[in-house]
Amino acid sequence: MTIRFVTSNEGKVREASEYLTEPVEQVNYDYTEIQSDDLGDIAAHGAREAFAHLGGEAPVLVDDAGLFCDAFDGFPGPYSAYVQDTVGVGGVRELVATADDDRARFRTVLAYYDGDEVVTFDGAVQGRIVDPRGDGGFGYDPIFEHDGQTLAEMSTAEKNAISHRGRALAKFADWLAAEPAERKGPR
Ligand SMILES: O=c1nc[nH]c2c1ncn2[C@H]1C[C@H](O)[C@@H](COP(=O)(O)OP(=O)(O)OP(=O)(O)O)O1
Repeated sequence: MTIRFVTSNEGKVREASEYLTEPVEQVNYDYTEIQSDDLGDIAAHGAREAFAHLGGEAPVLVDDAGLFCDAFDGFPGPYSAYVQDTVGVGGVRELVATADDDRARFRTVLAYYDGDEVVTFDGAVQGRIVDPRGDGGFGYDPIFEHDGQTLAEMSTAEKNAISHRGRALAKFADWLAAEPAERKGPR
């Protein structure tokens, strides 16, 4: 069955479409992002609300992601979209350059809901905040370096192989492939 990926972010859809065998359709619906430190809570709440609002039978998928900088105890974390829109990716790079710790981690939680129960899948990748390099990807990809390459210097497949979203998609794909009776959540 087609999975309705509820997001305004085409980059997320590109990565999910490349990973999953099921067809993925992008649906633009601005679900409420609840205020929480927990990406899983935000994504699960969004998936329930989107499914109820959109109607129909097809399952929905919501992805809530964030960049967590060690120097600032995880900032911007769940507020990464707001921070990208305000201080910008360059602003985050400058901010981290003022600290003596450039380590960061990208995290994402996928929430899948088919009207039965919400199931969540998380993924994380470790990296460093660097001066921007590369034209691929989206968002913070140019300033997030993993193993010597920024995420923006990688192809979609290369990014999926190591990224937060790729790891979450791998868990999700395994779960989807399992017999429904064996499915259990959350992950
Ligand atoms: O793989 C990624 N590589 C680089 N940057 C990324 C990635 N994944 C999310 N991002 C950015 C986009 C946004 O600034 C924030 C997450 O915000 P987040 O609310 O999850 O996404 P969003 O507002 O772009 O789209 P939507 O909520 O419609 O799915 O981190």
